[in-house]
Amino acid sequence: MAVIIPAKDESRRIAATVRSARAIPHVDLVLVVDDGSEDNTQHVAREAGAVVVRHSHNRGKAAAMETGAAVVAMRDAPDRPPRHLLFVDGDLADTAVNTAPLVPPVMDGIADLTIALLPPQPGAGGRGLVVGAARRAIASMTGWTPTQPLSGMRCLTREAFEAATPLARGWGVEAGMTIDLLRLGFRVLEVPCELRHRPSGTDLKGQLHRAAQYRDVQLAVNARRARAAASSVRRTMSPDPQRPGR
Ligand SMILES: O=c1ccn([C@@H]2O[C@H](COP(=O)(O)OP(=O)(O)O)[C@@H](O)[C@H]2O)c(=O)[nH]1
Ligand SMILES: O=C(O)[C@@H](COP(=O)(O)O)O[C@H]1O[C@H](CO)[C@@H](O)[C@H](O)[C@H]1O
Repeated sequence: MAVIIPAKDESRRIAATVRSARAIPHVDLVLVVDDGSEDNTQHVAREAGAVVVRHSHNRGKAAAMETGAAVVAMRDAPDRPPRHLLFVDGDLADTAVNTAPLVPPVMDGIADLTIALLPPQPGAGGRGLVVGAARRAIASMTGWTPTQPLSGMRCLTREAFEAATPLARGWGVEAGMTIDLLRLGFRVLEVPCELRHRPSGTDLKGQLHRAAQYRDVQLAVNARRARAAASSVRRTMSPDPQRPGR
């Protein structure tokens, strides 16, 4: 099991997050992808015991996740099954170890993707607009209604990760991944985890973050709707000659 931590300017919390992640049972690699930080995230993460790679410029969370998965694949042993991947945000600090309940359902083959359900976060200023839009879009495209559609703490098999790539850009990554995997028949499970992250407040920074989340979720969903429509047109134009009655 590899933990992948996408991190942009997380120098205040990354050491605690890395140390805590290293304590998760079955984890033998903690990889931080420094996504073009302007602070010393990379050095602090390395000192805390992580393997660190770095984007020379900021490319967004989804790109950091793809880089992380590619680096883990390079470090997988050729004669052993590929590691499962556990994505953990860099701001969880000491609570990162509490993503541990995401691991057993994937290791035991009960789920292909597990998603953390977080308790209410003190100081969170969201009004549920982005969360609600993402939830409805996932429900309409898959028939499954997630409780926390934007939750970024996720554990999945290598096979599921490959099926979900290329990932939706930026903050659309979670909604896009859930839609893609469910539509391909992978099994998804939400698991409660006692996590604390740095919530977005009601200040300008928080509202700008939500606006970017909303934009990226809409882009991810629209691309998937377009793809689904195109494949249904293709099916209509070239019906399967083997189908009975034709
Ligand atoms: O361009 C970015 C922005 C964020 N992050 C990382 O992605 C994770 C989730 O970001 P954040 O906590 O700001 O978002 P939230 O989960 O609160 O929506 C954190 O580890 C960030 O450091 C990143 O790698 N690249
Ligand atoms: O920024 C926030 O407060 C929300 C998104 O804004 P809304 O509450 O939908 O207006 O998203 C955050 O909270 C979610 C849980 O409710 C988390 O799943 C998201 O990761 C987090 O960004």
